[in-house]
Amino acid sequence: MPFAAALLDLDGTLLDTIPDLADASNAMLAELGLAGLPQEQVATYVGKGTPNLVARLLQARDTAAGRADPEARFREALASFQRHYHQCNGRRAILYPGVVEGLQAMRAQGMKLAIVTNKPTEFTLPLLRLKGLDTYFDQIVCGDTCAEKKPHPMPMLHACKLLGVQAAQALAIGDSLNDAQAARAAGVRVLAVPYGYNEGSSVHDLDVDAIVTSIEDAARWASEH
Ligand SMILES: O=C(O)COP(=O)(O)O
Ligand SMILES: [Mg+2]
Repeated sequence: MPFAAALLDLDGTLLDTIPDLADASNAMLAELGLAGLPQEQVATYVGKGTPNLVARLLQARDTAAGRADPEARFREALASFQRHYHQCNGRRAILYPGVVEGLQAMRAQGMKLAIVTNKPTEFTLPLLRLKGLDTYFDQIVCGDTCAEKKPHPMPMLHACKLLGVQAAQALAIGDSLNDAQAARAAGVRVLAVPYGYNEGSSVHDLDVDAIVTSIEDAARWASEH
């Protein structure tokens, strides 16, 4: 039976968002009086959502022992990151090659399309609009849509329900262990792209059905399975 739907990850799969995420990260660190981090290091902290990214940035830089109120420090850092990311979100982000072709091909194959991202809604919707991707998707599930984020299966299952398809008829496409684990736990088949951010690990170690070179290649794989 052909796939009825594709569940697409956003950061590291459709868009290279690291330049903007690194700019916002370093603006936040500077505001807190902390040294910046190279883009490649920030990339290894992306994948489990914005609060997790901020917590890892603080862990890397905010070593002041015995800080009186670490919770207040975290809230300050998160608010600063959010303010800066709203300013630079989409400014330097670029579409990976084959994304538009792949989305068009999947639509032409009759597949429904959903975004399943850990990025919060407040950043996801303007980013999709800015990059001209908003018209391709029937549903958008963000990091704050469900009670749990990927690697929990809940966002994948929620997307299937919104699309009106069974998990077994859906195909997830992502760049990280968060996508692979969420899909496996949801009973959704899953492809990985090798060009994204897998928290610093190789995609070749992921439990996925195949590694594809692009979204266009994923559309081809879907039409053949
Ligand atoms: O916001 C993140 O941490 C990652 O987002 P993604 O799920 O689209 O890769
Ligand atoms: Mg990703």
